[in-house]
Amino acid sequence: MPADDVVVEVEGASKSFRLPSGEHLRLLNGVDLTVTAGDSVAIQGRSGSGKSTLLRALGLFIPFDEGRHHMLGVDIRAAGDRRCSKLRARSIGFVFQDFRLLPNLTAQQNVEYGCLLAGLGPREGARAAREALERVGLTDRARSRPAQLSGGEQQRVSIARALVKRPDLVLADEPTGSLDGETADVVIELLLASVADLGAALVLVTHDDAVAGRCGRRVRLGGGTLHDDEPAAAGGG
Ligand SMILES: Nc1ncnc2c1ncn2[C@@H]1O[C@H](COP(=O)(O)OP(=O)(O)OP(=O)(O)O)[C@@H](O)[C@H]1O
Repeated sequence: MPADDVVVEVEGASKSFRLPSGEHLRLLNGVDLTVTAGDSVAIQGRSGSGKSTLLRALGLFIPFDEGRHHMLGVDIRAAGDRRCSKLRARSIGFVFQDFRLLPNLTAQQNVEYGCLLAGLGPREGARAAREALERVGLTDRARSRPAQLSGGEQQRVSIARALVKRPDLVLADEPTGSLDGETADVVIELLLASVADLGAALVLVTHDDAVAGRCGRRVRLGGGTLHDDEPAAAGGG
């Protein structure tokens, strides 16, 4: 029986793709992952190991082929598309390496758009968006468009957009991948603190050991499965 605060539970999950050659690529093969409220989990692994694919499955964009997948008590593999879309819109926030802000909208409007997707009304959405921008320290840039903001500021807007609906799960794919080291530090601290304030769970993919080291747990995807990351031995060897 899972504990009440389990957000995601994946057991023995697999995912294959058919390549243009007709061959099957079994990318995920027996993935086990339990994430509870308040967890922050960094997923690392070689390029092509399937990290983004795993994140897309956790984000309910693609289904696992086999195994158990529950989110907030919902059996995802048995749930229909509508239920999954609703769960995604209400309960999952996304942060991407390339920010994915709408270029013609201001920072405030981009965050309001996050509210609209989650089903908040316009007034409630506008208020929630103002508060979310304040939490990421961008009240004074609310009327700026993405092109008028630095990379770090754009990522802070995208964090506000992801968190404005108070999701249970935040998924971040290389959230600092487009930022310089100092900006990356500020952004990852903000992301971790914002998710912790909400009591949500964070799963992030990163190539950056420093970013992974700030998360509560590090796992490595290799050979289709997740392994707990071994801390590097002092002095090497
Ligand atoms: N829909 C698809 N059809 C066929 N192959 C796919 C599909 N989606 C992903 N793949 C393949 O799966 C492999 C893993 O991709 P994925 O993006 O998950 O890896 P990754 O670990 O996130 O890599 P990186 O660190 O380079 O971003 C790649 O070889 C990719 O081409």
